[in-house]
Amino acid sequence: MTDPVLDVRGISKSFGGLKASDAIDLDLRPGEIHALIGPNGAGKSTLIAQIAGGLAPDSGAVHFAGRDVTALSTAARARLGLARTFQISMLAMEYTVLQNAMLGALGHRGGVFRFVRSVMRDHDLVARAEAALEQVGLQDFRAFRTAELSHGQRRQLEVAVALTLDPKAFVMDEPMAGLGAEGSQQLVGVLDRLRQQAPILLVEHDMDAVFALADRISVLVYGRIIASGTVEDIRNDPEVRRAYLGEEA
Ligand SMILES: Nc1ncnc2c1ncn2[C@@H]1O[C@H](COP(=O)(O)OP(=O)(O)OP(=O)(O)O)[C@@H](O)[C@H]1O
Repeated sequence: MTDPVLDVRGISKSFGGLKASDAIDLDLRPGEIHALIGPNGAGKSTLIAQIAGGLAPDSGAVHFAGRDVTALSTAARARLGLARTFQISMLAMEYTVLQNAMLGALGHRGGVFRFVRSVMRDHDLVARAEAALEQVGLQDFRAFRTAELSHGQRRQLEVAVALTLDPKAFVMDEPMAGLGAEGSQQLVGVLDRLRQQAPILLVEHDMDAVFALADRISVLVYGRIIASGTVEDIRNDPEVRRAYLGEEA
């Protein structure tokens, strides 16, 4: 089997007496979408924060792209190619779609907007940004102000911004949240194609999207992974049905 791009081993994290992560093992392999689901308060955000670097685990390790990154900052992990999207929108609403993608290609966040004019003359950046827009289906919107985009298109643009940095893996935090049926459907299409470029760890409550996209699903309940498997495995797992899908076993 191919080596995982992201490998979480024995991660534990307590807040006082509460075990928010309880010896969690999780990995992400090339080409896949691995969905992480679980009820509110299960510990998804806590786990993602430890993967992205915002929170240090009490024990356990995170390996990314062949390195132990447990002690590295969020920025250092991002530079290694770990792209985290959707928690906070990074888009500049008054700039065009293309300008936002180009700012992503610059590899900077914030504080660079005054350079936009000179950046616009950089052909390599333009090409990179345009390729990313094409990948998410926004090529015809390049000259639109970002504020004019629908909610769903802004999510697609956030993916494009992340793509300009050539990520090795995505960690996505509820990308479908707040989208209507059409927006969700479009984003599902984008993510479906994206997995070939970089695998995605997808935290998502929208089960239609999860079932449509996931190669594997892991179910987190009270800080523990109670089941991990294919869509079919998870749908038919009695413990999952009881603990998460809200059905009688
Ligand atoms: N900084 C903190 N201090 C104390 N308790 C915390 C802290 N962060 C999270 N918790 C607790 O840890 C548990 C897991 O929370 P977490 O936010 O990771 O769950 P979640 O699965 O992301 O939930 P949701 O789906 O609602 O976002 C909860 O009981 C939460 O109250």
